[in-house]
Amino acid sequence: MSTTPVKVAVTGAAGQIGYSLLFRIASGALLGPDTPVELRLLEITPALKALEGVVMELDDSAFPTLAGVEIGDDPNVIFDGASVALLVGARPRTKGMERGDLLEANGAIFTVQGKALNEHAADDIRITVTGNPANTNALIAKSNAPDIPAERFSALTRLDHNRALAQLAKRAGVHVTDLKKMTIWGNHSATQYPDIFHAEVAGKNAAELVASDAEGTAWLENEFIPTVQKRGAAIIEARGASSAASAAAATIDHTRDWLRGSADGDWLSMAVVSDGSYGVPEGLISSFPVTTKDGNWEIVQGLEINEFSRARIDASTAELGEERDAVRALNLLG
Ligand SMILES: NC(=O)C1=CN([C@@H]2O[C@H](COP(=O)(O)OP(=O)(O)OC[C@H]3O[C@@H](n4cnc5c(N)ncnc54)[C@H](O)[C@@H]3O)[C@@H](O)[C@H]2O)C=CC1
Ligand SMILES: O=C([O-])CC(=O)C(=O)O
Repeated sequence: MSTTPVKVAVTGAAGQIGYSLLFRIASGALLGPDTPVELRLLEITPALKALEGVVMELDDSAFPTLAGVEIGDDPNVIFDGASVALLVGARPRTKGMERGDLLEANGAIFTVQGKALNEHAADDIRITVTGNPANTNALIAKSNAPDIPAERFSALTRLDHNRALAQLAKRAGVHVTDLKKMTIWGNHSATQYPDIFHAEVAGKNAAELVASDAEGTAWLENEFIPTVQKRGAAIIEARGASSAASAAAATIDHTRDWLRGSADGDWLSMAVVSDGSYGVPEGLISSFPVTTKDGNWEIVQGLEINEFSRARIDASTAELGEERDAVRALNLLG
């Protein structure tokens, strides 16, 4: 085992996702079994007592890879020296709140955290935003961290990607490991577009396979796409609380694959800063098909986008543009 622990900061650490995420990071699921990790956990002041309880449980788990835990309510302290920051903590929408109110409440969190990362994070920092609205929160954090390269910021659409894999595997009667090249485009919201036109089922094109069955095209449009888009709401309806363990698992998958690389012949979905690829306006944090290697990502190039996909990608990126304009009007973009 190497000796210097990697500092991993997690915000919203006493929340539901945190309760699942911290134990997986501490057990080596993020950085592997040979890398000691120091957890640096941020919470709001009233949640620190609950967080102390979680730390007691981390202690009681006696994880061989957990080298230390620091907790606090000051991002300037908690982000100090962090190489990975998982920004999970966010203000959820409550009764009577409009979308604009949510953007403003979270804007206050992500401006402060962007600035603190800019000042205190390690030079090799990689940032994953899970807290909603994830894409626009990542944009706010990035805009308030001018010294951190833009490509170090990302937002989570891996849960959507994994949900899409699960739905397609069920339909095709295969295991998720038989699937490759799934893509989520756009925003982590109900406008996102899960695209199977480039996906493969055991080496065969997924869209062609689906269309070969009489009801396949209707399934794609009326079942698959809306099921993936609305899965978050369906979980809330069934569980009485939003996805937590699956969101934690996806946060690990996303960040682990970013650091350690995507599999040969496959790609991942990550929301990253657009360079204008596929007509997505430059500067938006939008989900794309990406390959990753050694902490870097590249948008997969050269995919043919048919009319069906074009309209859906455009709708989701238009929503991202509206969110950007709303937070710009609130002076949250640095
Ligand atoms: N991108 C994705 O795929 C998904 C995103 N989410 C989002 O993740 C976020 C967290 O979800 P849960 O853990 O279920 O929520 P939760 O409400 O259980 O936990 C959030 C925690 O964040 C903390 N927090 C609030 N402001 C903070 C700040 N300024 N600094 C540090 N901590 C702060 C709260 O005290 C709370 O403990 C929500 O925004 C949720 O909508 C949830 C599922 C999937
Ligand atoms: O829908 C929500 O509020 C939580 C979420 O982002 C998801 O489960 O995808």
